[in-house]
Amino acid sequence: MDFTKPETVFKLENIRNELVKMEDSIIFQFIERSHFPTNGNVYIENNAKLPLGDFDGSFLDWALMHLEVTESQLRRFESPDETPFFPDRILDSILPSINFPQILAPSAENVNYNNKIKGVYIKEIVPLISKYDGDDANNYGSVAMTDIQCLQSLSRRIHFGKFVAEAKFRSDEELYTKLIKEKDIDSIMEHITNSAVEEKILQRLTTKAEVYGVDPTNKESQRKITPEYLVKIYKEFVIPLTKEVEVEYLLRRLD
Ligand SMILES: O=C(O)C(=O)C[C@]1(C(=O)O)C=C[C@@H](O)C=C1
Repeated sequence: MDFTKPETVFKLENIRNELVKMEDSIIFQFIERSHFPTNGNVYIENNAKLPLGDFDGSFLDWALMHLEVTESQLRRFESPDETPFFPDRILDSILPSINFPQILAPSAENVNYNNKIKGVYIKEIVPLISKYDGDDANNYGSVAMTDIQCLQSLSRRIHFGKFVAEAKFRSDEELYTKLIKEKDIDSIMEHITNSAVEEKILQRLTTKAEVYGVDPTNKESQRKITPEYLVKIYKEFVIPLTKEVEVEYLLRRLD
């Protein structure tokens, strides 16, 4: 898949292959996060234990915002598959623009689920993947950095729903145009859903977690990520959020 060649992007098969590759990044980033406790202090906004001058937010927000400012100057958010958590704070790139062809509808950049993704990650995912529920002040920086890796991978995966939705729209423009004009959210959701594909993803994740989640030379060692939790995270959060992105993108597709 090459964003400078739109014809490679609109093939559902290519998009699904990218989603499969992203599973590995997400699993390995979860494994990195599993070395640390929950460290709730990192997520508390304006936390007296972690003073950040006049910054309004959590330590994680502060680190993520500063990283995004730097990454924006390195052209990260010009790529159509990257969505910033702080769209109001990012800067122009120092590198010359690549001028990607217009692949998605112009309203695509307004579909930004990152606040929701961050909320779900902190509340639902961190407790499942952390080593234990507790605090380790010596690792606040490491935790924030691994959280950022997890969040950026989840964000890319979930916002890939825009490409899936565009491919599906192009495969049956007449049907989707009708449903979009009628704002028939339930029918759009029904048409973008492919339960067999979802089932296959969950089965593959079970196998991957069984293999990647434990030291292969010591099967008795502690599991870093369990199939049960990985499947739960995909089934309850990752896939439903991807579908929400698909529906919202389609609702704005004709704007
Ligand atoms: O592959 C698709 O068709 C998608 O829409 C992506 C996805 C997913 O999140 O993985 C979402 C909805 C479908 O039911 C199946 C899978």
